[in-house]
Amino acid sequence: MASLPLNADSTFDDGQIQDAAHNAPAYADLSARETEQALFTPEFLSVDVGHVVDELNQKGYFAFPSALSPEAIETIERDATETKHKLNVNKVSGVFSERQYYLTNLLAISRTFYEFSTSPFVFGVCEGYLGDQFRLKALRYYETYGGHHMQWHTDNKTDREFAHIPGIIFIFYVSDVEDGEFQYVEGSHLWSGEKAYSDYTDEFIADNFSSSVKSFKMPRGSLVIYNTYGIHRARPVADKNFVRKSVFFQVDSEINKSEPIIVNTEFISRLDDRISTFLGFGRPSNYEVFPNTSLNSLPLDGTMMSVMGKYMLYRMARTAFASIPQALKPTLRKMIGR
Ligand SMILES: O=C(O)CCC(=O)C(=O)O
Ligand SMILES: [Fe+2]
Repeated sequence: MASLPLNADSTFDDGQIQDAAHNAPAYADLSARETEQALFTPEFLSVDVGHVVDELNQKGYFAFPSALSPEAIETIERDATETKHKLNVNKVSGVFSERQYYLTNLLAISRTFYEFSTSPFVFGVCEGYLGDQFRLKALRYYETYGGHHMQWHTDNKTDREFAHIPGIIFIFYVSDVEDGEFQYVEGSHLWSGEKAYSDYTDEFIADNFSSSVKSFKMPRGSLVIYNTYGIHRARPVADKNFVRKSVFFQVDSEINKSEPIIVNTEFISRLDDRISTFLGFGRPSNYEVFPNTSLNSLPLDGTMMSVMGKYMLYRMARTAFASIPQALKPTLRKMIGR
């Protein structure tokens, strides 16, 4: 089975995928195997972890179309968006950062995402690529809307600066991605570390590396894994109505630094050393959560105007009701059916 660098006109060879090497990760127990059968498509279940690691070493990325099952993607999307437009609800919710929506605490609300991120497949790839010790650094469900511009960059940095920390990132698509797709400069993980910065201009990439840029237009459920040293971006889309939904998580070999990881303890049915290190139990988690938002980064679009409008009407009606003489309230309540 090959990792598929998907340029605009690439087509998938199903036969190639079916012929995948049968070297799936070793399962600690049957339930882990059953969990993976629910998480992944049959084609993806036969992916060879050693092959993924080879691809990460050689090209800097591994990609597989439709890796997560439709049911797993549907559940994660539902978990991640339930509170999207609810303000002041006492539940885990996300933030808007201008032309993006982020829900960082996905491990607090999505058992399916917990199972994926701690699956034998994910741990097998992390161990094969990073060695014995690796830690989850950051994670997010995010939606990107048209008009957002992400410049070419690498992700081998701390929350503030460039750093030499080996790491990999998993991204899977929660919507079909025909535009605004992930792009990666093949092989750039081999030389970007020589430079002490992590951002690159569009001109630099266009002038020097246009033939090495791989574009990953793939359907919902597709997975990309990449070396954080590689130069990449999400291709910008101008159309304001465009939406791309994805999940991202970063794992690296520095186990004493991370964003704070908030997990629902209900999901942790087994707590061995590897899971404990991966989730950062008892370890410093001092990175600032990305992105940094405030009420001012919440766009006042049609949906938010409607949410705010209903809220204002409700509060004004309550205030008006409170000022009515007590004796009239029962009659009024009857009239409005409350
Ligand atoms: O969403 C993408 O395609 C890329 C995301 C990315 O590079 C990042 O969040 O650092
Ligand atoms: Fe990135």
